[in-house]
Amino acid sequence: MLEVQGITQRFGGVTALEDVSFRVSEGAITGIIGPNGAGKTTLFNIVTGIYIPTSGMVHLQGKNVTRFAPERLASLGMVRTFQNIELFSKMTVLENVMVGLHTKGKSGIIASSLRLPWQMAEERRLRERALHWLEFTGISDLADTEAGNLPFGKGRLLETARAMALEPKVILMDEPAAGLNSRETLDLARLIHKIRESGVTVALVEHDMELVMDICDSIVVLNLGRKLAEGTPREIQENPEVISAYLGEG
Ligand SMILES: Nc1ncnc2c1ncn2[C@@H]1O[C@H](COP(=O)(O)OP(=O)(O)OP(=O)(O)O)[C@@H](O)[C@H]1O
Repeated sequence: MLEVQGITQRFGGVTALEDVSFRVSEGAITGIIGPNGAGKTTLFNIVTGIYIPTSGMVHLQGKNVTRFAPERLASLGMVRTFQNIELFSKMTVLENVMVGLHTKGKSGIIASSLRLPWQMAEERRLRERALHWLEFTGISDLADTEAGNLPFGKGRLLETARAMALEPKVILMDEPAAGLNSRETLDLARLIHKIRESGVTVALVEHDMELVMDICDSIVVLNLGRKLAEGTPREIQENPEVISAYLGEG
């Protein structure tokens, strides 16, 4: 589904990634882990079109998407969530999801404010779609709350709802558990399973090792810009090189 081949990324004299290759299989949950500075964020930014790599390629469903911008990747079915949640704080929870849907609908947000009958019908349709994704992520009771007033954990669910509303084939999540308490992390694990069950492939960069080991089918370990290991959670946990990379960290 998603294939990363021989990615190298240099920033001036710093080599953030060196010849990294791996695949994200369709229908799987893939985790990307590694000690601080391993290159996870850089890799994520390359895959999601924020950086163009120094060399190497990214293929999405067989198509070379290496130089594609994030919007173009989204239209091909690849969406992402951010480590620092990016919401419209003055809009309601429902409106935050609807804004994303407007780009998919017939009328733009300005045209729809004219409130012609067909536009109102479309508005209703978008509202229903948006509500569906709030229900999916378990925050429909907060539909009318201003996004800026949401507790952090709910904000993360809203961001996930907004990404899912684009009906992606693959969702990339940047440290989804960062800042969540243990209860919220459990809910997140359930939600990620639910996303996968709905037929969407999931890839995530994550520091929470318990979560990664619990939910991932496959794990890619980066260390000092190189791929150190790739395998099932069990294989990774038993890999001596992985153990020493993590022990060496502190
Ligand atoms: N824009 C940049 N300019 C220069 N160096 C960078 C840039 N971005 C990342 N680096 C360097 O690349 C290396 C990998 O950084 P990256 O942020 O990708 O690691 P990470 O695994 O995401 O780390 P963390 O877990 O701490 O977020 C580091 O040595 C970092 O200093």
